Amino acid sequence: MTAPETAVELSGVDKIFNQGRAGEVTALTGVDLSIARGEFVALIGPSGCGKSTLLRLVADLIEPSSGTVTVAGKPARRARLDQEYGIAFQQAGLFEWRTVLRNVELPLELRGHGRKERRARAGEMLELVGLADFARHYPAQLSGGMQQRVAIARALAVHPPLLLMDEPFGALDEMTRERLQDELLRVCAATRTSTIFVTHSIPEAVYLADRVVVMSPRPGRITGVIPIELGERTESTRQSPGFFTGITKVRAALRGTRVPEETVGAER
Ligand SMILES: Nc1ncnc2c1ncn2[C@@H]1O[C@H](COP(=O)(O)OP(=O)(O)OP(=O)(O)O)[C@@H](O)[C@H]1O
Repeated sequence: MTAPETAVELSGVDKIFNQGRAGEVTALTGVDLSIARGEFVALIGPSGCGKSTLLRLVADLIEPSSGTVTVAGKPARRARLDQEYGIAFQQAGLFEWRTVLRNVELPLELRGHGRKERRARAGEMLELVGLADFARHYPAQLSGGMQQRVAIARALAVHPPLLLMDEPFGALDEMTRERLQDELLRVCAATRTSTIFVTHSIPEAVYLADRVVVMSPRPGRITGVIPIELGERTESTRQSPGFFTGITKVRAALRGTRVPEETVGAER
């Protein structure tokens, strides 16, 4: 069976917390978003605009109040049961008493994979994020950036078609963050993973994404979608005119200024 070309589809999605009760909050309203297989989408917007809520809906950690969420062509619930996605959040969330290798093995263990296969797959993932030499270490022996890489390796260990990331690099210094951005892009390209990546950083969104989805709060909704066509990211990408144009456009969209239609990076 071939995998569906659409990785994620949100259609007419509203999310109201505490509906009909005190403290009712409309976290999301009228959200339509379609993400293609292998596409990298960054979600950006001010605090409280519903970015995490959107991610949690896709992960089926919460249910929409109305509308539908489809992942890999199936209802979000089915996709969760089939482990169609991996999750990495700001806190790496590693188990301190397990070695790095055994942390990465965990989702495979939960899926019932045999020991030999788990070892091989986890080793391969650690290789991918450049941590093969740290397999026997414990999380406390690693830096914050290394722990994040372990979390990414763990999220990718089941070879999920979709990766959900909520500010995974938020707590890291700028240099580590830029290195991990490159590693993430390399890993996603190598594994053809689709990604939804929540960030507060405009340059990070522009550098990583094929499309930047801009959201605004009260009620949370999508107010702009900016395609980024910077081609393969290299050393010079962060200094390129297209990169700065992208940043300007995302900033304008966040401020609610109208964004010209043409694609970022296409002008030269
Ligand atoms: N479990 C919940 N119960 C009630 N309200 C909630 C719940 N989760 C989120 N909200 C509300 O929904 C809105 C969107 O929250 P969400 O965490 O999705 O925003 P966000 O864009 O991710 O914010 P941040 O950038 O600060 O992480 C906020 O007003 C928040 O208070």
